[in-house]
Amino acid sequence: MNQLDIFGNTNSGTDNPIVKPGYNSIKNGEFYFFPNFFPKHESDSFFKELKANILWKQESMNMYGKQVNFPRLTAWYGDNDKPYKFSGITLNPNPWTESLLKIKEHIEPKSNVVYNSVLLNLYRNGNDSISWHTDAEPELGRNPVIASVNFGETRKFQLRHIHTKEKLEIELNHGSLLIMQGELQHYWQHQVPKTGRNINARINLTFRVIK
Ligand SMILES: O=C(O)CCC(=O)C(=O)O
Ligand SMILES: [Fe+2]
Repeated sequence: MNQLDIFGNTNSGTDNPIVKPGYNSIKNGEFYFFPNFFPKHESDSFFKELKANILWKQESMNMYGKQVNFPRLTAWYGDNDKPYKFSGITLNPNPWTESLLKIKEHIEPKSNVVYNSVLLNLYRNGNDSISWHTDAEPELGRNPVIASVNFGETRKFQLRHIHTKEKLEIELNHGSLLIMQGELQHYWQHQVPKTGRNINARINLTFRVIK
């Protein structure tokens, strides 16, 4: 279906090869997708706990001389010696919480990586979003492994190849885990588009290794 949402975004051209649970190899990248990684009762309690206790912040960026709010709330946690720069702002991490460490320890064996930081996004409703970008900041190094954990409302996660413009879409549901690796961040942008649907909040956590 080619459907325009109220912001004029279209799904047309979403050339959606089947995203199967487990390992997926695509042109210039690879990822693992586990739709039901956390059981429902655990996901429910993580969602509640994180929404209430994470130090959510409204960050903004300077665009053509004006401060513009990001269309979502964000928070940064991790080892204390790893500041992180993105979109012109520098984030100093808050110390790990018990829940974040629990999630981190749960996902690490799946990724074979020890993460030292996590960026959290709170999408309060369908009007919150993140637009096309890569997670290829210099401090992430070459071929970063990034683990994305999702609680709350299901949102569409779209990938777009920077050269061929091929698109791929993954529905990131409550309790799902997506591990992106290989060259993916160097060849594919991603976004979570706005939606006109009347939906609840979603929390996304991306665990990263800052060099
Ligand atoms: O919310 C998501 O699924 C993606 C978040 C993201 O791309 C980011 O924080 O860099
Ligand atoms: Fe990202």
